[in-house]
Amino acid sequence: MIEIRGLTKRFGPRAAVDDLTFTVRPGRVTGFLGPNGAGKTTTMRMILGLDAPTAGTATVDGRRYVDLPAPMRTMGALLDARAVHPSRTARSHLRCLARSNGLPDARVDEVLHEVGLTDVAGQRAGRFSLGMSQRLGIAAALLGDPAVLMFDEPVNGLDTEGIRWIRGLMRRLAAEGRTVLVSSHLMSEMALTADHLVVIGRGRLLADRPLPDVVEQLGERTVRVRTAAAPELITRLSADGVTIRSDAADGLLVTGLDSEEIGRIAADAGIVLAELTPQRASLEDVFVTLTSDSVEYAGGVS
Ligand SMILES: Nc1ncnc2c1ncn2[C@@H]1O[C@H](COP(=O)(O)OP(=O)(O)OP(=O)(O)O)[C@@H](O)[C@H]1O
Repeated sequence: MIEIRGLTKRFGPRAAVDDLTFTVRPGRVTGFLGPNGAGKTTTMRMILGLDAPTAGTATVDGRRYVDLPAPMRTMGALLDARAVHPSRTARSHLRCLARSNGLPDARVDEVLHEVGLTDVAGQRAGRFSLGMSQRLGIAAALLGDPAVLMFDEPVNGLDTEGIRWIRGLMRRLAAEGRTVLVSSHLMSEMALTADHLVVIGRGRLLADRPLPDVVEQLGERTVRVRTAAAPELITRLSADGVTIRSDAADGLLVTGLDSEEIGRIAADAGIVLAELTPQRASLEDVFVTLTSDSVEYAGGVS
């Protein structure tokens, strides 16, 4: 379990992470989402003790990472896949890590196999593609067989097969009962991988809830209605908190009333409806709505 309490990091006058509080629980994939510059990497660096918080705490299984007696056995992390000595082979890189953490050499071949790098284990890491480097970074994170795992944008640089593999790995690690925190700036990616979402913008917490609830509770609920008596229906539906727009195909998009209420109002007025369809906001729509005030640079969200 990872517990973040009032975590704050200032760089000069600016808060990169601003009073964040959330808990990452075992047995599920928690997506850590935010636009570029939202503070995800800074938060993860503080969890690992690489940056000191200005205020607040980040603990892993109740202790600060730096106070863990066997850190790699408790928590594995992938932050910067390129942070490997370029002239070391993949195997020697992992062996060094294993030895300095009191882990058996046999684990090295196991994790190389697990991430699909066995055939290139003798090659220099400096020659690896970004995708191969990501796999090596993940192998390092898995080395101590930790119950807590944290990955910063792990699908960056991976091809379609690699992305699918990462998704499967995250799901499996969570199914084994581990705590999995994975960051991304892509809602579409998280929609396929995460069970739970922690969304931040400009360092602040915007949402912390199960993935389906994010759409259910935050998605603007719109109902599409078509009728030959549109002007009359608009008059009947108009009320405080109700918005009605026309769409390109002769329909009306109504927010603020659910389909049952609209159907009842239309029936009471004797208005025949040709269509009455609840519209689901996509996860991407919800993400844009959530973070629209907190995007650091306009156009920076992809
Ligand atoms: N060492 C530093 N010195 C000054 N500012 C920093 C430093 N590290 C991060 N920042 C700033 O803190 C903010 C948050 O950055 P961070 O890298 O944590 O965001 P992020 O959500 O991980 O974004 P990205 O997806 O682009 O990596 C940004 O405005 C960034 O410029």
